[in-house]
Amino acid sequence: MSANAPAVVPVGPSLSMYDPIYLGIDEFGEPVYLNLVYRNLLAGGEPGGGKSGLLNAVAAHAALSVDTRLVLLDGKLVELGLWADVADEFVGPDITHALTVLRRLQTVMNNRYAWLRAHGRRKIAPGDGMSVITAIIDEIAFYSATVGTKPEQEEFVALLRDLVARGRAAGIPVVAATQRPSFDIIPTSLRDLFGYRAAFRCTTPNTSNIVLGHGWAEQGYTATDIAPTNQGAAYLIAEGGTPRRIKVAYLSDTQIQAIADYAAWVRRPTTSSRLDWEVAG
Ligand SMILES: Nc1ncnc2c1ncn2[C@@H]1O[C@H](COP(=O)(O)OP(=O)(O)OP(=O)(O)O)[C@@H](O)[C@H]1O
Repeated sequence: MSANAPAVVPVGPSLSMYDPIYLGIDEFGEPVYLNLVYRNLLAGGEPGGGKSGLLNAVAAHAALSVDTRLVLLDGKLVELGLWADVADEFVGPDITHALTVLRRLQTVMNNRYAWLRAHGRRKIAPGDGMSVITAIIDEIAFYSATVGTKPEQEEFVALLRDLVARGRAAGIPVVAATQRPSFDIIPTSLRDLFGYRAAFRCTTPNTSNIVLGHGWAEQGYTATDIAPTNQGAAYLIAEGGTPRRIKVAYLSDTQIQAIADYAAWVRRPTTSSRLDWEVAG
């Protein structure tokens, strides 16, 4: 680069949220990928089973995808906290903040549907000039059943359900985890809106079924057979498919920090974007 070149670091091709997301391997050692953008992903299982590992794998891909904005809700602060600097919004244990952010997402979604309708289209596609907005929530029950008043929790559930139901075509996929896979937290009607579902170790066949879908345990696919020491192992089911045993590729804190730092650098405001802003302002 010459001394007079603009202060924009050329970077190699980055990822896109429209690319398959690498999750880990299956029981045959084959790589497992996920096409998340027009779907949603639900992860459920007992505490310590490795759900956050899965969420971090998706967050890493999203962080490295310059066509993607990240919205993170993390009641524990530490599960997704390392991505806070690359997220447009990072919500901690604050239901008021969570509701404000979900309402904004709903407005963006409604605007995108109005745009789609005006253009005679059914879903956002690459090249439309609209970022994918990846919303990641750890843990659903924290906002829907633990903090806040009953009306606030109900509004959270209603907003989440709307986002999961309508967000996909608008380029707003949702990834959500819960360590309480029960009918009150994940009613069937909500569960079925998630095109991908991952059951980490569960204590009963019933809780495994709540994540994967009714009847899978009876057919031999139950996350109760995952050993407690086999963290990161899960059954992953895709809409219309059969559960597949996977092991999530685990990112250590150091690796996440390195990826998040790189992603923050790639995403930093560049000279040209600063000028655009100055002209616009
Ligand atoms: N894919 C994996 N490979 C190896 N070890 C893993 C994997 N996933 C998780 N672990 C180990 O298990 C621990 C707990 O994992 P994690 O925090 O992801 O569980 P969790 O299901 O999100 O728990 P919680 O419900 O409490 O949030 C990690 O700190 C790590 O040591």
